[in-house]
Amino acid sequence: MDEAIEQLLEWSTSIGVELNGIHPKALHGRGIGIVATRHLEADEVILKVPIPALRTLSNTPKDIIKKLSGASGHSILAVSLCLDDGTATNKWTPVFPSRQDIASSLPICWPAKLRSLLPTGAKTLLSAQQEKFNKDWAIVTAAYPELHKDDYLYSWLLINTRTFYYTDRGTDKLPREDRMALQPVADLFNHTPEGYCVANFDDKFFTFTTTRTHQPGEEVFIRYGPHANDKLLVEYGFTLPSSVNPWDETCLDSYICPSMTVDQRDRLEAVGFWGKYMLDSQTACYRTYVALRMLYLPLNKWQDILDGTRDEDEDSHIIDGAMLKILTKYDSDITSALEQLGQLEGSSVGDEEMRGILTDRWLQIKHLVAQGKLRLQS
Ligand SMILES: C[S@@+](CC[C@H](N)C(=O)[O-])C[C@H]1O[C@@H](n2cnc3c(N)ncnc32)[C@H](O)[C@@H]1O
Repeated sequence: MDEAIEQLLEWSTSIGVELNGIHPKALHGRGIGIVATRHLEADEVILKVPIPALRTLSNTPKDIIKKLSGASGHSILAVSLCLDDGTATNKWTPVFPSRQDIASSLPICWPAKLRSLLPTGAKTLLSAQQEKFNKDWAIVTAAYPELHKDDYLYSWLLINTRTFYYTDRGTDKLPREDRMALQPVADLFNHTPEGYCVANFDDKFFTFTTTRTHQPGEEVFIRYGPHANDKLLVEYGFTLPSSVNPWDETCLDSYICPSMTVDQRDRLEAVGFWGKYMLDSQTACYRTYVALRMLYLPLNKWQDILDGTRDEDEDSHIIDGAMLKILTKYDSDITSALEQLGQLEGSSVGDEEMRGILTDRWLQIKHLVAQGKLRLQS
């Protein structure tokens, strides 16, 4: 890998990429990342990538764009990567994660049994991702019947996990999600929720700047977004310990929605409070409380609290009791999911990495639920 990194740097320097006080390095459990090679101050520009070095829709071969008329920007970049004979990227792609890395880490590639053991929030994200992929693939396979689905999926996932939001005159009319760009070296930054470098672009460069000091050897991160672990898992193939990810949360829909009558659901939908009931490390969201009040209070009280004419604390003992029951049931379901995963240990269902990632995710959720229960019991 060291040789591939050196070749990437030699090539990227030749096309104008400037590194300042940083170097890519293979890191345990995180593929390649970027580390400081000296003390870095806050507000230092550590990487500049010239705009022509980016792979965007604007410099994708026109014949591909023409053949894929109506396809998403994501799928056009993926096809272009798939069809690349290496002339543009032969110094770049050797540092990409292997097919095996991608297949082990991203749930879309996991066997159905493991996907069925994902938490609800991750399942919802995964089915949206699968739908997006299927839609893209239908257009791509019609235009390029010779492409293999597995090759395309690999490229599609590389684009999904490695691109930056970027817009220029060629893409500024496109929907936001189509304004994607792959950029060498910058695609090696790993994600952290806090203490990250910021990325900006103008018409000449993509520029990465520190926001705090770094010691020599310390990893330098960017932030992919304020993402909970279900999102990081489905879109990027990793999760962070609960203590490190303040954005983590878990979805309570499967414990609340099925108990609603059609009328209750209609009423919640009418006020925009149907579904997306989330629990984070501090509290359950406001939506959750609106839904629980619908389930456990008379309708007039529910309406009064919503209108602000009744103090919500008056009924908090009922709602807290209901919440505790939900979290207790969730906790026992987590234990059973972990037991099922334990029984798969050493089996041929998926590989150790997949099962490990999934186990970690359930343990993080167990922690969120335990914190929630503790708050209610104290
Ligand atoms: C933009 S790439 C970053 C470079 C990547 N590590 C590599 O080797 O090419 C995004 C991928 O890096 C990995 N990654 C990013 N941040 C991570 C983190 N904090 N912990 C573990 N893996 C991370 C995930 O596999 C993710 O899909």
